[in-house]
Amino acid sequence: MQVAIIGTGYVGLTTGVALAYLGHRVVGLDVDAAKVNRLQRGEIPIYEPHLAELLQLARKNLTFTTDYATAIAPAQVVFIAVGTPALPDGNPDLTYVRQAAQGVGWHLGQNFTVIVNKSTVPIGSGNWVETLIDEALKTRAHNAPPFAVASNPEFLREGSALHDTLYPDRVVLGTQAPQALELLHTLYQPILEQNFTPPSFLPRPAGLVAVPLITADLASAELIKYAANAFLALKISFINEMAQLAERVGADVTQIARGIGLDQRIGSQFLQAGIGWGGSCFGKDTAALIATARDYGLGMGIVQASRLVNAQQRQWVVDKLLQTLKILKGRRIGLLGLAFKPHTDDLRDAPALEIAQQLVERGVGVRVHDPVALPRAQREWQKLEIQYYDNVKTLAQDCDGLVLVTDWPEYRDVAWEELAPLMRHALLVDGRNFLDRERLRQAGFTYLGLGR
Ligand SMILES: NC(=O)C1=CN([C@@H]2O[C@H](COP(=O)(O)OP(=O)(O)OC[C@H]3O[C@@H](n4cnc5c(N)ncnc54)[C@H](O)[C@@H]3O)[C@@H](O)[C@H]2O)C=CC1
Ligand SMILES: O=C(O)[C@H]1O[C@H](OP(=O)(O)OP(=O)(O)OC[C@H]2O[C@@H](n3ccc(=O)[nH]c3=O)[C@H](O)[C@@H]2O)[C@H](O)[C@@H](O)[C@@H]1O
Repeated sequence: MQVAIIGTGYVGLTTGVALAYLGHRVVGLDVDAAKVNRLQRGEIPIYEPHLAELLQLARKNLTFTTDYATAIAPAQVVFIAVGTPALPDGNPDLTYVRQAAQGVGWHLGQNFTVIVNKSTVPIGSGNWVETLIDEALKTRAHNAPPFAVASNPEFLREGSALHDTLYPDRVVLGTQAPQALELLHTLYQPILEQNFTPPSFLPRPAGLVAVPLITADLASAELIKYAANAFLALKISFINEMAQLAERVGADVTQIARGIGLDQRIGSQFLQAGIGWGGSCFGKDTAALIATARDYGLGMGIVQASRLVNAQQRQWVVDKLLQTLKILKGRRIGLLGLAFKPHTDDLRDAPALEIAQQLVERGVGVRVHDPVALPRAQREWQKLEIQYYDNVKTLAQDCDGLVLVTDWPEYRDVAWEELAPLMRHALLVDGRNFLDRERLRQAGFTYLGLGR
């Protein structure tokens, strides 16, 4: 099938590369000319495992452009995958979705096209997207072509984006137009039926034979996305609240997580207590859900509480440093990990930034390390007075403490025994309860977890 994807960010690029690998002809469309130039040269502008390799395999089916006419006119399916960042009042900024919808309306071809909203947008957005396309079509000279708008929320996680796209837990399609449903069913058939040959570097999970398809009305599909993110966010906040109590009563939250997670009704994922969630979506989407509910007179107390707990977790790390070192001014602290989670260089709402800002404000000399996100941090955090290190050992020299902020697997392999003697205070705050506590203690560290 002929597919256009508007927006070549984390979601658009991953979707485009995956669909091209599955045999569809895909055009990636973006207003960022520099990004499109790099993609045309086969370069990936973000760090996402296996994306470059899959792009190479899919290249014959994949082109990139900044030109709406080239991408939209021949497409049978058009995805809108542009950003929807949060506004100060919690509502998402829908400017880019509006621009994309208008661009679609001005350039639709004459055959039936389904426009699929993959951006995370408030409930009811499918309807105004349809109106915008209709209005743009009216400005054109010839007869308006037939089209339908559908919602297809995205559930991929950064760091495992391609895995999540090729092997999703479910596909959700929100539309009541049979022709749209038929086209999208054909588009997703290889994923739904799992009948494609997996790339060698992304093997199919054992036992996966088919992916469930959920068909829903537009509003339900849009709400499914927000409900999923809010639930995941509150699962993390729940275990973080337990961590706060566990610490006070002398219990270990990692044991609590295991003890409740093996109950299949609860499930063991998203129960890793620590400095809480960051990233471009949980904060933005919980705020948007609350803003939408406010319009309907609902308070969303549970979602509100999960945001409150999350904010406290970042502060907890700074409090621990203060309690142990007594004075923070003039200290030297090293942060291990800057990205909001491992296997990405994404710094949007990264807890590391807030922790670094707080420490700098208190007169701490802050040193930072990250396996992949350093160059991006140097570009994006220019105003912050911190020192960047590409070597953990050099960073630790003469430090008063280290904070593990991102649970990159390589931090498990650090030669901690060699680091402790180099530091002024061999103190480690494990913000993800991730490292081997006994090993750190044997290496001479004062190890502090969160809630254990
Ligand atoms: N990042 C993630 O892990 C996930 C994101 N989402 C949602 O997907 C949407 C996109 O998110 P990301 O991919 O992270 O955003 P992003 O910021 O990485 O990429 C958005 C892209 O859209 C382009 N763009 C903006 N306006 C445009 C226009 N009028 N025409 C063409 N291109 C335009 C930008 O230049 C940028 O390259 C958001 O609504 C987000 O909430 C959903 C699931 C996962
Ligand atoms: O809408 C989105 O953008 C996406 O948001 C999340 O994906 P993502 O933010 O990429 O990453 P997650 O793996 O969910 O992690 C989010 C944050 O929660 C933190 N986290 C995660 C799990 C956990 O147990 N504890 C915990 O603190 C991570 O460190 C990270 O900061 C969802 O998991 C995706 O399903 C969704 O598509």
